[in-house]
Parts: sequence; structure tokens; C-alpha cells
Amino acid sequence: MGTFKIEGGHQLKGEIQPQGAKNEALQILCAVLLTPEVVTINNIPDIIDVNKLITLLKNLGVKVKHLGPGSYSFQADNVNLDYLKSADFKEEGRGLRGSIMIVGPLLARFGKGYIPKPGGDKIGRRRLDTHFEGFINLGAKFRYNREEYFYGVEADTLVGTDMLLDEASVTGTANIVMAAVLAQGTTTIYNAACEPYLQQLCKMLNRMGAKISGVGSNLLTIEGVDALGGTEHKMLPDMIEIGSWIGLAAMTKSELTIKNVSWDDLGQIPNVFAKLGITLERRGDDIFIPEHTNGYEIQNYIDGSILTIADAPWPGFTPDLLSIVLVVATQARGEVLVHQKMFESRLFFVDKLIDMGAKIILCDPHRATVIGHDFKSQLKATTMVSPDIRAGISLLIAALSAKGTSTIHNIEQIDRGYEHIVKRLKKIGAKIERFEGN
Ligand SMILES: CC(=O)N[C@H]1[C@@H](OP(=O)(O)OP(=O)(O)OC[C@H]2O[C@@H](n3ccc(=O)[nH]c3=O)[C@H](O)[C@@H]2O)O[C@H](CO)[C@@H](O)[C@@H]1O
Ligand SMILES: C=C(OP(=O)(O)O)C(=O)O
Repeated sequence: MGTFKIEGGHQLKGEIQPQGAKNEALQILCAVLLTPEVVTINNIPDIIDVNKLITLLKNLGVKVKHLGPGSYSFQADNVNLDYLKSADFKEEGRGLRGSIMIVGPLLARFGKGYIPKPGGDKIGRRRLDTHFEGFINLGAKFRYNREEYFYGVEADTLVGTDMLLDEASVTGTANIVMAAVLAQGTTTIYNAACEPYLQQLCKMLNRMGAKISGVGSNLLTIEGVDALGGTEHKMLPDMIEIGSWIGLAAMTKSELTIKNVSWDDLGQIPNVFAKLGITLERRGDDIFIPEHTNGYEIQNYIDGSILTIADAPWPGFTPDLLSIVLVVATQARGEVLVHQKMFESRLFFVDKLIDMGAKIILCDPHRATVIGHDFKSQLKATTMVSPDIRAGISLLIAALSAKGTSTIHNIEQIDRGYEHIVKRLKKIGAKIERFEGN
């Protein structure tokens, strides 16, 4: 287990370039299984989850070439389906959440797809019903081994149909789309998720020869085709990382420029941080955050009542930034109610912030009220364990703003989704060191 030691209370300054989007990368990498031709992918983030998925693809027989920083080519012209029966696969497949999305492409191209219960953050129940109901709707037979938590779908042919998803699941929609592109006839998916990750996936699939319309909406229409070909794709910047750096700038009262953010793909994100009182300036495609010398003030609603920030499927506010919103609010002027609707166990990390001196009331597992200090009282350094990726980065931001030296254990959780974080944070002046072990 790795550890960060962080000396807090220092202002940062400079430019930071966001990495390629983790959640997009996990979808796009799985899509290489849909064609025997070469797919070249750029701006792939160098993070644990993505590297695990690349290893899994290699073990499945996909030819992987590293072309340069963040660029790889993939060719799935000799896929080894026997690997899916191996003990190694049962171990590797559960190493991350994104591995679930190999099932749709494998089912569509080879008639069978298997996966052990995938990993990812322990942030509450994370069911997979939407994925498998979708495959069943396309004509697949489903089986589940309860002892081994092993899922499987099989079908000689998939046949397009109309379906209404029980929830707008991000990875579920991606999985079903990747199965439907090679099905016979037309599939419609209503209540589809439409995050930029999915829009990017659909655009890439269309470049490979798929026929998907409605991209960006919650109604996708997919005309099945016989085969897909190769293509080249570039990942968008990671919007969750961008939100994390906005929070970091505000909490440390630092002037930061976040470079090349693809502003038009950020949806509500700039707006939500602006509601917390943070000044964000659009400079071309960069976000400039000035030094917040006088702090930042949370806006109330028009009628004077307390602001609520809640998550919702896109174009709503992403749940992956609520932990960051929460930590940023601890130093704001004013109060906010943070409502994490999707996940049941994602707010428990507030205990740590309370230990550090933050004024937070955890109302129930989904809601926390934060009363900001307006920098009149600094958070105190402490020792903590990162419970999940976004709580981890939030605790890191808290530590960078706190007085004294903090220790964060279990930083692999942060490494899952943040590329070369020590090097990048040091470049803007952060005092952070990594240690292996505890
Ligand atoms: C690898 C990857 O891409 N992970 C992301 C993906 O996970 P993932 O695809 O696993 O998440 P889902 O979209 O399936 O759902 C996440 C949770 O939200 C609940 N839910 C979902 C849809 C809905 O309309 N209402 C609702 O309550 C689900 O029951 C589930 O508990 O999407 C999540 C939701 O944006 C993000 O937090 C994860 O970072
Ligand atoms: C919850 C997240 O990731 P995963 O779905 O991979 O656990 C996240 O990225 O915030």
C-alpha cells in the first residue's frame, strides 16, 4: 500500500494539463474487440485502471503496440476466447469496473461474453441488471454462477429490438450499444445514458462503420451492420480531473490555468463551481482560476433558501464530482446541501473532514450539509486512508489546504484515476511525496 505525505497550507501557481478521460478510455478500449482491424487510440491516460484493462486485452490475444506517450494501436484479429475460462481471467476481470464492457463486444463478435463481478469503487451497491437485461433483449441467454460471482451471455445471433433501460447506466449503455452495432436489424435504446464518454464511443463506432443516430440524446437508434473496420480516436480531457483541479485551486487560494479543457463538453461543471462562488474565466479553451484572496461565497436560491447540489445522469451534474464539491464547500462563505443520489456509501469519508475541523452534518448516507469556514479557520492536518478514488482526491485537496503535514494511505485508489499526480502537483508548487508501504 502506498502513502502520500503532504505539507499543506501552501499556495500553488501555474498551468495544469488534464489527462485523457478515464471513463471514456475504459469504453473505447473495450470497443477495439469489435473489429479485426487496427484501432489507434490517442490521449490514453497512464493510470492503474486503464493499464489493467490494456493488460487484460493483451491476455485476450489483442496485439497492443505502444506508439508514444498516451498513444497505442490495438488489433483484435486473433482473440483467444479460452482465456475467458482461465483462473487468471477470473482474477484480472474483477480488478476494475470498466472490464464489464468487454462483454458486449465479445458477445456481438464471437457469440459469447463472460465476466467475473467487476471491481471499481466500493461506494454502495453497483448492480449490473441493466447490462444483462439489454443483452437478453437482444436475444442472448444469460447465466450467473452465484458461488463464483461469474456472469455469462451467449447467442448465435443477436437481433435488434426496442428497449427501455431501467436506468440510464453509463457502462450499461456502452455495453448494450457495443452489442447492438453488430446485431441483425434495428435496435432503439430509450433512457440511454449520454455522458460525453458515450458520445465519444458512438462517434468512434460510427467512424468504424456502425450506424448509430441520436448520439448525445437519451434515445439511440442503431442499425446493425455485418462488420466494423479500424479507425483512429482521441480521448477528451478528463472532466472529473478538471473539476478536481478547480476545487484544488479554490481551496488553496491559488491561481491556476487548466489547459485545453474542451469547455463545450463540460456541461454543468463550470456552472456548479460558479454557484459555490468560484470565479472561472474562459480563456480560449482553457479555464483560468484567479487567486481567491477574499474567499468564495455560495449562492443561495432566488428565494433565499439553501443551495442543493445533487447528481443526475447527463446532462445533470456527475456524481463523481460531488465529493470534490463537498470539500470545496468546507472553506466557502455560506452553506450548501450536497445530495449524492446515486451511490449509497460515497459520503462516509466526511468523517475525516470533520476530524480535520470541517463543519459538516451527515444527514443520512445520501445527504450532507456543509457550513463553510470562509477561511477563518484552517483545516488541521491528519492521517487518513483513501476509501475511494474521489474521496481520495478530495482528502488530498483538503490536506493541501490544511495546516501541517497530513498522511494519506491506500493511495492506489487515487492512482486508479489520476495520472502521475505527484509530478504534476509538484510542478505547480505542491509539497507532496509518495512512499511505498505504510
Ligand atoms: C467506469 C465508469 O464509467 N464509471 C462511471 C459509471 O459507473 P457505472 O456505469 O457503473 O454506473 P451506472 O451509471 O450504472 O450507475 C451508477 C449508480 O447510479 C445509480 N443510478 C444510475 C442511473 C440512474 O438514472 N439513476 C441512478 O440512481 C445506479 O443504480 C448505480 O448505483 O457511471 C457512474 C455514474 O455516472 C460514475 O460514477 C462512474 O465513475
Ligand atoms: C466511481 C468511479 O469509478 P469506477 O466506476 O471505475 O469505480 C469514478 O471514476 O469516480
